[in-house]
Amino acid sequence: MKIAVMGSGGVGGYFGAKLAAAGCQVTFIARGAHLAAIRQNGLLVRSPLGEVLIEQASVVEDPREIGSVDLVLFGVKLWDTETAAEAIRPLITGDTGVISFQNGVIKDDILVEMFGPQAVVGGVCYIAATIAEPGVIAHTGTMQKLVFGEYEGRLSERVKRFYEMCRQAGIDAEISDDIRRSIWEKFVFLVGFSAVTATTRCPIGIVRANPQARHLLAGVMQEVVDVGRAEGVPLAPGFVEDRMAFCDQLPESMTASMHHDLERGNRLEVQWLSGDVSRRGEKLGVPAPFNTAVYDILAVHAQGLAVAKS
Ligand SMILES: NC(=O)C1=CN([C@@H]2O[C@H](COP(=O)(O)OP(=O)(O)OC[C@H]3O[C@@H](n4cnc5c(N)ncnc54)[C@H](OP(=O)(O)O)[C@@H]3O)[C@@H](O)[C@H]2O)C=CC1
Ligand SMILES: CC(C)(CO)C(=O)C(=O)O
Repeated sequence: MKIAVMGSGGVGGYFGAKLAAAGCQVTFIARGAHLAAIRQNGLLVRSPLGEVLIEQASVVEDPREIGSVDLVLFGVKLWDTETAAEAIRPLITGDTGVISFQNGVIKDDILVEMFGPQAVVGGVCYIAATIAEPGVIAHTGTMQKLVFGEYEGRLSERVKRFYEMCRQAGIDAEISDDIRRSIWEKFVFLVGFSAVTATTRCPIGIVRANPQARHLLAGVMQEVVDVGRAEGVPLAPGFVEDRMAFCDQLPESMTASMHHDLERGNRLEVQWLSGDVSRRGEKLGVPAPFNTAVYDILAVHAQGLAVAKS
């Protein structure tokens, strides 16, 4: 199976390296200092599960050098979605599948619009990983899970083959027969988790121990559930309580990637997280005041420190 990884950062770099180490034919697409470092030293993953070094990793800046592939793993930040998707167009022919492991629920709408529904396989991931320095991915904790599946629920050959490869690579993988619901399930947790850790600038341990912050977390997640259900996503009864219990067993020091981005002065994905919930709620007549407030609070930081200070 020929795989291209568009966006070789925390997500793409980690999972791409695991697959490459297991013998899959993986080509990374990268840019800037990260590209130069991978070219020079290979791609290194530091993880509590063991270090992985892909020496002489196959890496390109221009996807046209790759030719057509069986699968594109798509892992750029949400603000780069359209330009990165345009860049992978030459890789997509016939039965090529594109799986985005980005956060948010809008990503696949964009990819379907660009490549058609037959190209897009739904996906969602659970991991905490980041580019620690050019050429180096740092994985925190041991969670590293991919969930994916065809939108119509069919068990396709490409999904089966990718699942087998993930298993060989030691990736915790699951095929979903309702990938839209799986994506929304993560969205409920992630929007809540990123909203509270970013607005309070505190890790989950402090948030969940404080009654007011806890109330905020549950309120944000409840609104996501309400909006999802109004869109026809069958989120289970008691899903917020279930996610609160999930948050209660996370490592105390864990925070969301959006909190890391805020601390580093990077751009934020809030527009596609709480911002998206707020907009969808308004359209559907579903109140989402917590998410609207989170979106408004973080708005001054959304374009990164350089813009916030100017
Ligand atoms: N990190 C995590 O633990 C998790 C992240 N996610 C989600 O996954 C997505 C990706 O996040 P993450 O992996 O952290 O992001 P990163 O910023 O770590 O990695 C994205 C990489 O893609 C590169 N890139 C963007 N556009 C292009 C392009 N056109 N050509 C080549 N390279 C490109 C970026 O380069 P540059 O730096 O130059 O912009 C960067 O190196 C996000 O939606 C995030 O919310 C989901 C679960 C966990
Ligand atoms: C919560 C987590 C780490 C789970 O994958 C995540 O997706 C993020 O912070 O962006």
